Amino acid sequence: AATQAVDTPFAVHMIIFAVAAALMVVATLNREHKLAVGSISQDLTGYDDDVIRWGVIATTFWGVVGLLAGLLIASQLAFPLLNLDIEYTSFGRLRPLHTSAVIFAFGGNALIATSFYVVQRTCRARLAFGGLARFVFWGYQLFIVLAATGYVMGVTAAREYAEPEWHVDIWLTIVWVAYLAVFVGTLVKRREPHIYVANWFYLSFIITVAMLHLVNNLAVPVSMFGSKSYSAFAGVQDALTQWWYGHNAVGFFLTAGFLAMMYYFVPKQAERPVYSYRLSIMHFWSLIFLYIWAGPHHLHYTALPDWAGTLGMVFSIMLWMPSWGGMINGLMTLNGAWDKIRTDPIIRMMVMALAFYGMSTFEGPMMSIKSVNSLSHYTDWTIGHVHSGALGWNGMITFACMYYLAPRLWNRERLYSLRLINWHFWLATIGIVLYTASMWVAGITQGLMWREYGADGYLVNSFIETVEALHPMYLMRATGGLFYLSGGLIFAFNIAMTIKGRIRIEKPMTETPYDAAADRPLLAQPAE
Ligand code: HEM
Ligand code: HEM
Ligand SMILES: [Cu+2]
Repeated sequence: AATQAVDTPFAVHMIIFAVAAALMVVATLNREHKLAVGSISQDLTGYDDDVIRWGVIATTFWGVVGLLAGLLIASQLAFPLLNLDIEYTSFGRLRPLHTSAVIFAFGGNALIATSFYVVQRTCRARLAFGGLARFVFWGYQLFIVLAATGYVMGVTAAREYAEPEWHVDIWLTIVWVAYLAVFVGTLVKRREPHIYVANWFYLSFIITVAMLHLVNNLAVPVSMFGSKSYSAFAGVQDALTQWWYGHNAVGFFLTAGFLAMMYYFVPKQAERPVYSYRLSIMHFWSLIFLYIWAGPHHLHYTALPDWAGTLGMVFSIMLWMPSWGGMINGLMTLNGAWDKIRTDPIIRMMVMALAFYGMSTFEGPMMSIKSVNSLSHYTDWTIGHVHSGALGWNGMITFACMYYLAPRLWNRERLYSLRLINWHFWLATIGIVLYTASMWVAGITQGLMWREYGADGYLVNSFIETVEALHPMYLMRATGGLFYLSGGLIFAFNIAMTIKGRIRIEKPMTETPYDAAADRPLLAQPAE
């Protein structure tokens, strides 16, 4: 295919495919050999955790890459000079690199790794189709590399969060079907009769993403040996398909999958059962039923029929209930263990994640109301909303789960350092506050300036004046990104040291004795 290619990016991609295939042959032969001579030792746990260990490393690695890309594009918006006047480093190409790196590479690897961990533990079964699970992991990394190199070379299907072209989409479809097979296969051979609710969320995430991916990417390639294709839909139908996809990518990739993480890891870390199992089931069915209808809220005030926008708005507002039901279920799991927020930095991170989940799912329904959206749409308010969900909810819960997994997967006594988690927590929190606060101000400034009319009936501000007004806010956002990235680097260091088996000598964070008397000095000490 590389020799027949009609464009260079397609040729590059086919060469990457060929190299990956060659590596896979070598790795497979190597593994067969090791299996034959018996030099591969079984996990002591009886579970198949290789892929999960790789997943933790991949999540950490892509997390740092994605945050770096975020900081870079944030800096480009503040200082356009940083585009360097080179096509490969321009904002337009690096933006999808950022969004895909954080959502699909960082978030996706976290979802795959945790789902394989959780499904084995809750089903008391070894992962089904071990070889296929390894294919899922490496195939998914290949997808990421193909997507990223494609963006930089200017290949795009021009669909947000689904920018890869048709040949990369087909590859992802194959990987995803394998993922479904491993997950469902493990469920089928479970030795535990009940299917724990986290698995329901994971399963809905895998199935719905498959459906979204297939429909949204229906396209006709211009040539079998070229990267360009045209969407099967046209006009407003195309737009609605895109946002049916985009919205439910948020709903099922960034929400349902991460809720699955919450339902397993929060109770585990808190050493408490889920607050209400009944609520978790109501939460599940109402969330998946409502989410799928809300996509049109991305297309208010466009060529979309008004009734469709109203439908999206109504379902968005209803969505507030299951969202907060889920948040409450997670938070209340700490009932009777609230002191852990003070003593356990992992719990503190989880609580922060849930708080931001609650905030972004309050803000979202509000923004879906047409009159609010007429101010917020197209502005940085949307960007602020995105990152309160992404940094606060997805980021924080992922970090917490990785901190939970690392010592267990590498059989370490504990993490390298709990105090560093505390540093990570505060750096990330300050980063989020700077990010979201600056974007609220930027977004509302923008929205108000755009709609300001003078007495003469003309717009008061030219577009460039609204851009100039945002410069201080863009600086603040980039500073927030720097904070968040610094936390991310500390996270990567902590995980790396844990894998190496190091333990930092430090004052303990857990087991802090609770000194009730110290909390009530006036009662404890007799008056003089
Ligand atoms: C260091 C931290 C981060 C920084 C500085 C950052 C910065 C940015 C910037 C500058 C944009 C483009 C905004 C625009 O076009 O006006 C953006 C978009 C985006 N980022 Fe981030 N980001 C960070 C982390 C993350 C994370 C962790 C996620 C997801 C888990 C994420 C998800 C997104 C998404 C989905 C968009 C597209 C938003 C839209 O189109 O409405 N970002 N980011
Ligand atoms: C009840 C839950 C939610 C509702 C109803 C909701 C609603 C909305 C609305 C109305 C917009 C603005 C559309 C526009 O004006 O263009 C939006 C944008 C967005 N939201 Fe949410 N949101 C919710 C939760 C979340 C969460 C938890 C996340 C992330 C983890 C998230 C990620 C995004 C992204 C990435 C966009 C930007 C899409 C784009 O234009 O590129 N949302 N959401
Ligand atoms: Cu949406």
